[in-house]
Amino acid sequence: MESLELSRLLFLTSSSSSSSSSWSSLPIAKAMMRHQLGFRCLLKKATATTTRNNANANLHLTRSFSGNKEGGAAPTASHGEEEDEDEQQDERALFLATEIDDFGSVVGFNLIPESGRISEEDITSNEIEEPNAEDVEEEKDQTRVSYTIVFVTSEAAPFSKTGGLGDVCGSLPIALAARGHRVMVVSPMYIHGTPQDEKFSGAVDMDRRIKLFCFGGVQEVSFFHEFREGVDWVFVDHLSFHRPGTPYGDQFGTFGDNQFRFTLLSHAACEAPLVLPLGGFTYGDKCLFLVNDWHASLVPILLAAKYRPHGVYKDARSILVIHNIAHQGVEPAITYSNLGLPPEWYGALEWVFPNWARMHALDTGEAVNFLKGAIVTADRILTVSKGYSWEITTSEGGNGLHELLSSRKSVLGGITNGIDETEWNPSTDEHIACNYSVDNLSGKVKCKLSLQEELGLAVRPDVPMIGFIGRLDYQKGIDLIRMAIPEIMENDVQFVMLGSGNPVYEEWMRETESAYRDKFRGWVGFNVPISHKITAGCDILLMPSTFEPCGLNQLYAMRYGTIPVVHETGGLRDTVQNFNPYVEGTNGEGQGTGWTFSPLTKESMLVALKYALRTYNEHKPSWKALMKRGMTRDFTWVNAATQYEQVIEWAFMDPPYC
Ligand SMILES: Nc1ncnc2c1ncn2[C@@H]1O[C@H](COP(=O)(O)OP(=O)(O)O[C@H]2O[C@H](CO)[C@@H](O)[C@H](O)[C@H]2O)[C@@H](O)[C@H]1O
Repeated sequence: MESLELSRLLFLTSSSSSSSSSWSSLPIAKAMMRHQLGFRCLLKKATATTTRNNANANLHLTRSFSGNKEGGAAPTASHGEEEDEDEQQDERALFLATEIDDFGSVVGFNLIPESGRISEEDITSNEIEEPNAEDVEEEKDQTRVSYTIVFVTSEAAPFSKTGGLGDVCGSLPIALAARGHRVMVVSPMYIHGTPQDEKFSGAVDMDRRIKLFCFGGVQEVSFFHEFREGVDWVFVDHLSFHRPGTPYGDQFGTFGDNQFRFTLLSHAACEAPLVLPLGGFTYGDKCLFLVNDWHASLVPILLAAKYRPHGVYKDARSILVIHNIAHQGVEPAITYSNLGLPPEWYGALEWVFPNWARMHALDTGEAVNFLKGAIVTADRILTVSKGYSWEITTSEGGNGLHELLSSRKSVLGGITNGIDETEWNPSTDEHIACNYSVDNLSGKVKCKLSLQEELGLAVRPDVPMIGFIGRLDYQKGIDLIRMAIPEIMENDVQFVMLGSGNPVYEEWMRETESAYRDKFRGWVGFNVPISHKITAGCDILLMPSTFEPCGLNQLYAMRYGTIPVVHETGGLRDTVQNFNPYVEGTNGEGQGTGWTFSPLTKESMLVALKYALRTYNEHKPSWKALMKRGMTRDFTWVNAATQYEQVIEWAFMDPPYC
């Protein structure tokens, strides 16, 4: 374990120069540090009504941190006593203003208003504030703390992508790097034997082979590296990542050794910051691991069980980001011994299925659950929208993990994904027939005509065109579309679906195309250029997802002036505002960016579609206003990155969770 030894030295060096661990246990000191580090977001904005109490508290903070050097002139003898009294009061105020979780850790801090009353808003400081654009701009001018961040993910676009996880892990790291952080993304180097492999051609072999101890033997992995857009993209190379198919499976189904492959990824990701001299220097062990979904979920457990007992990664923190709780990485309990974890940590991953979920009378239901392991060990937990972060604490949305997640509510939050506005921009998009923008929408209809032509449908600018893009999976609500298709086809519409996944749904798409040759097209496959063409060419994007942690296609659609019709769930509810034509003062243009429906039934979906079609056909000005409102919504990653920074700051305020 040479890397462990090496990093121990690194740790000793870094810890000797930092005293944070010794004082970070003091609540007030931590609250002050948060202030010192520029945690403006946690402090109420000073207003004209700022009280003397607040002013004193601020003064107090400045003095305590900066000593007498700057901005902290020593109190003069003339009002020394009065100041002392004030300071005591301020200190009490700070104690009261400090929000402490069940474990005694500071999770929030707010200056108390003059009245001494703490409002409801004040005490829910775990809520991540959505910054407004002005604040983000203003903050650029201020000095920010920069972090060392290591993303661990099974996919990162453009190198690998099967869905939204790839999009997020391809964009968020760049947004964080642009804000001054040192960012590395660790993901597998998938070689499928297709032209897609070219995507890794810019990555160079770092000539660093390391040995990992798991699955009853020694596994050797190597690392490839590419520095692009301010981010260190690190690819873990191992033979098990070289095979035809997708990152997770092929035409025969999911790969049987995924637990092995992603265990390797997690082990390798823990070593990467210690052993890879990227740009001449290793990342070191004071970093923030941002682990995505179950594939990377071993990382927080490895930090606690394998590294910290040896003094490594004592100053590291981890944040689990749940993109989809339906996939948890559950395998038979017997596989625990393969994971390279000490036996005494079994409890962290232990998972027992309820009786009804067991296969037969002798089935004890015992399993290991990777995602559960991260939920009980990560320092913070995030999901990709606020709505979904609440849903997963309910028995309906938690897929069996709701109680555990509820028990960690104080560190659970949601940050809505952004979109890559370089890739998804109708005014520059190279995949679409004609570029357009909110100021000149004329190109959109040309995109529609070109799409109709390409699909062999009647070329008609007036007919409303409905689109669907997504994995063909239960999650995406394909069953609802299947049930509703005869009724939808009774309208004068065209409908195009792009997706791949469940062969049953793929077959249904082919059959539906044969049945409605003049109106319906089902494109089976994964094709990014076509997804852009559909997003630009359609008028309506249908997303009847049964659940949706965030959803990206509705965001892309709005950016392209395509109106989303969505099931009111998770991130869809958070991002699509239901159209209301009756709002006063809007000149009949109404308010909202699409249609949301609930409950999840064929009938309510058809009602929402009916409203959308009627508005398209009969109320052109309202439709245009809907398009423009969607196109001007701010879905940039800057907003999300700012909120991630806030959570990272919080993670470092507390000692490691375990
Ligand atoms: N056949 C196809 N051809 C081309 N492109 C295709 C495609 N099928 C899907 N895509 C693309 O894959 C991405 C899918 O992203 P989503 O967020 O909608 O779903 P997904 O369920 O994969 O992600 C999970 O993670 C993301 C990220 O956090 C969450 O937004 C989401 O709710 C959660 O379920 C989009 O970029 C889409 O265009």
